[in-house]
Amino acid sequence: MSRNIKISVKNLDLFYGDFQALYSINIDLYEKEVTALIGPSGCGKSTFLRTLNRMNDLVEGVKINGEVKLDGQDIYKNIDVIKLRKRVGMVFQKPNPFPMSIYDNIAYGPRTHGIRKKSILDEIVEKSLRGAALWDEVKDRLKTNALGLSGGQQQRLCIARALAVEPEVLLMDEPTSALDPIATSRIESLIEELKKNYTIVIVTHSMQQAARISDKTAFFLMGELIEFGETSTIFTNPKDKKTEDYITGRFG
Ligand SMILES: Nc1ncnc2c1ncn2[C@@H]1O[C@H](COP(=O)(O)OP(=O)(O)OP(=O)(O)O)[C@@H](O)[C@H]1O
Repeated sequence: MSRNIKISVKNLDLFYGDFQALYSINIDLYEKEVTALIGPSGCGKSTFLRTLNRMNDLVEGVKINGEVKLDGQDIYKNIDVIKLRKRVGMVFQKPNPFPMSIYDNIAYGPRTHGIRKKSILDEIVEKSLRGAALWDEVKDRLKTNALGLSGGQQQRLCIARALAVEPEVLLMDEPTSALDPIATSRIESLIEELKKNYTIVIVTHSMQQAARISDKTAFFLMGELIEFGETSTIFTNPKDKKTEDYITGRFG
């Protein structure tokens, strides 16, 4: 099936001060697909992920050249970063619920965007928790502190929190690396489900995970995008020797 390009990246360089972390990255990310970013530690996966909703802007001394377009609009030019982050949500490696109730965690974003009416917030909370496959487990304890949830539940809560502001793209930075295999498998099924409605970009250290859940895979090495394509091709018939060495476990 041919899909639309959701995010288009052209000649993207990123510098932390004098250190260049990304070299001329060119990649198109397609709507309602899961794109996995793989590569050895320090190759720039997280850095690249964070360029997609301008999270690197928060780091001092960062310089970016090139272009990142979301639905054709350059996100580094004349754009409201708050609105951008509403459209491009993020889930981090370590679940990071706010120290408040489950309900308030989810309602936080919508409230920030001006929604005050309780009936609407109730609806958003339920819809988001259902979307993150957590509703049934927490519906009777919405007013209890989110920090009392298990790690896997906390991560689904963070996904629900991201969904609550109705994003179009979800960025996930190793979302299962702090979770046990059962919780990991639940998040993976959830990602399968979420891609029906969202464009997903996920950093993962697990090649098995990339192979299981992604449509496309991008292999990074020392700040360069070495190869990008259909996940099945990358894992069975990579074009570049370096990709082959990595996926067969010869380095990294
Ligand atoms: N805030 C920062 N300031 C300076 N250098 C940084 C910063 N963040 C990352 N780097 C450097 O940029 C390079 C890429 O880091 P990044 O975290 O993007 O890699 P990664 O592939 O996600 O690694 P990992 O898999 O270990 O998380 C590394 O050399 C790292 O040390």
